[in-house]
Amino acid sequence: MNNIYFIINPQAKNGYCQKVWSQLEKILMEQKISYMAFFTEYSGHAEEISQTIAAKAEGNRATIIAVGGDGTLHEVLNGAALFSNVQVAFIPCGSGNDFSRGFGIPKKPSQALFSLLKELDQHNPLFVDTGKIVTKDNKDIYFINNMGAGFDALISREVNRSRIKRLLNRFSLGKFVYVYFLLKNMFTYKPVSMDIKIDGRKYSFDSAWFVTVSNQPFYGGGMKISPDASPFDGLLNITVVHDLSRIKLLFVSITVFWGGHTKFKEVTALTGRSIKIHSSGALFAHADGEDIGYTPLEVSACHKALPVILDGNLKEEEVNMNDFY
Ligand SMILES: Nc1ncnc2c1ncn2[C@@H]1O[C@H](COP(=O)(O)OP(=O)(O)OP(=O)(O)O)[C@@H](O)[C@H]1O
Repeated sequence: MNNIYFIINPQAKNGYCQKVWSQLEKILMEQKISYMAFFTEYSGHAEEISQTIAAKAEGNRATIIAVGGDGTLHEVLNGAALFSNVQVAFIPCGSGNDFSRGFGIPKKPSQALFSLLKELDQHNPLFVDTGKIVTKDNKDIYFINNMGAGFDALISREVNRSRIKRLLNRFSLGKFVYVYFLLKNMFTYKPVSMDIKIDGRKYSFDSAWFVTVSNQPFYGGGMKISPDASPFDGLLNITVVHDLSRIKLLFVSITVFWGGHTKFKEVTALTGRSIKIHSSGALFAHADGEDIGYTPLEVSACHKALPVILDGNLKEEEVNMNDFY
């Protein structure tokens, strides 16, 4: 028995997701699909709902479909991460949607639903890697796209709290909100020294702007921060941006949209399975764009830990080819 549950964030992309759900409901009725739908009412609610569904399934197979942005999927993942009977899926209705870019999910929610229903019928889920963060207070947080600490986390924190995001979303320009906050903060942010231990080997940076740990290439609404990252290889891809003047940071930031930043000597790209991040002062940190507190943090790769309903024909090497999403 495979029970289907939708968890919908009606507020994603300024309420666009609520409208999308009305269209999806019609498709589900036409296709005579039986399901249950839950709407989130506050931040963190999707995680609670997902955990309750997973626990109540009592070992029976359950499919939890996140309908919203990357933040909703992040919460669904964190609620279900410890339940091996649960597979997850995603219908993108957020402002950034980096997960759907990196995993070849159709951009249009109705198409994503049709493709999902077909896959549910015809294929088994694909097992993808996730990342696990252990915070200073010993809390486990999972991510599917990426995590980061430093300047990028400050930006995602401000984006999450901003009204400008809502305004830009209204004109379908939501992804430019990151550019706005990058410009706003780049002249005042103070880079710090950072020690990063990767699989036992220590790397020190005197003046680091940020570190990002990626499971797939895209971040921040389509920037190709880690062009070589694959969610199937058991490795996490670490990008450290360091020793850059403010003006050069701006220049390098532009090149992130096509992955050109990796050619700069101030951008260090590494891979590993176990990563410890220490900084000279506590830095803001995010996971999948959601605030998670501060450094120090420990991060590890969980190889093929999460069953996800994806295009069964998706080739592992194709996940970062979705350039013109
Ligand atoms: N009913 C709600 N009211 C307010 N906030 C909510 C509600 N439900 C969920 N949230 C929070 O909204 C935040 C953003 O959600 P989500 O990421 O799904 O959408 P988005 O920001 O539009 O998309 P993206 O992350 O792709 O840019 C999350 O932190 C989530 O916890």
